[in-house]
Amino acid sequence: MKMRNPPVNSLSLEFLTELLISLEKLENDKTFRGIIITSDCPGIFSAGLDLLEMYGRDPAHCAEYWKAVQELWLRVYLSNLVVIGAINGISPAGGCLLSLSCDYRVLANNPKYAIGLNETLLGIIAPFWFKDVLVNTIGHRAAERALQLGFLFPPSDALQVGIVDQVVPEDQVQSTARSVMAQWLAIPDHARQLTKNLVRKPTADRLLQQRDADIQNFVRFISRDSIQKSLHVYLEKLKQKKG
Ligand SMILES: CCCCC/C=C\C/C=C\C/C=C/C(=O)SCCNC(=O)CCNC(=O)[C@H](O)C(C)(C)COP(=O)(O)OP(=O)(O)OC[C@H]1O[C@@H](n2cnc3c(N)ncnc32)[C@H](O)[C@@H]1OP(=O)(O)O
Repeated sequence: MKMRNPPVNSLSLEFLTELLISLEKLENDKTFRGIIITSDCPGIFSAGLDLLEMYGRDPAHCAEYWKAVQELWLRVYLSNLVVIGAINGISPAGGCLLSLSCDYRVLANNPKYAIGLNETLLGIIAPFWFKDVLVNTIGHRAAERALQLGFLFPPSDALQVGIVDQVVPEDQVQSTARSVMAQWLAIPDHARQLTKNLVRKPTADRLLQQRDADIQNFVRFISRDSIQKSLHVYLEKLKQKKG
């Protein structure tokens, strides 16, 4: 699955909906046993959640958006398919969550391709289920530092901390992802799927048990004047970077 939402594969409501529909189709087609998620935008896996879906929007829109974010995460995280991330670009915040929700992550060895939950740098916070997935992946201590400081790990650090499973030369990302897929597909589906569910269900259940409350918390938080100001400043910084 090649993500194509130029210029930066930001996860807008429309793009999330497209991804959800595509995933659902693949899940329902029994001829598919695995997917490799990668990007069609040069140098960018995904710029994460679309800031314009959270900035200057009314509460109803923010609630609809957050529901779609939850939905995509649950679908990828709990997918019965083998999901491999072929991460061929930078993947901050929501892009990192998407990567972390794969069963295996292969990152291209380019110092620009940083990965991490950088929410604090935007003046916002990573929701508890983003945090849970990071803690599950790199452990409590590494996650508490990474989250507070908004670390974006370059490939060598990403491998060391375990946020990705493999770092390979850029031209080998897709072929490596395909070899990894072959290894994973050698395992009988039912045994692998039940095991995946056993490991991941408690984390997903934490959100499933309070989805509506999570939406309300998000809407309340994102609608605060101080948070809207932080988003404004961050968006202005992105604009000014262009010069
Ligand atoms: C108590 C209860 C709490 C509940 C929880 C509450 C809140 C938390 C909520 C959400 C969590 C947030 C998750 C996220 O994912 S936030 C997004 C994080 N993403 C980033 O920080 C990346 C920002 N982008 C960049 O750093 C760069 O754009 C890039 C990806 C490195 C690419 O750089 P490049 O130089 O190639 O491109 P530009 O910077 O010029 O960008 C082109 C164009 O795209 C716009 N853009 C970039 N990123 C985003 C984005 N994430 N959303 C929307 N738009 C984006 C950028 O502004 C440019 O637009 P322009 O119009 O100027 O062309």
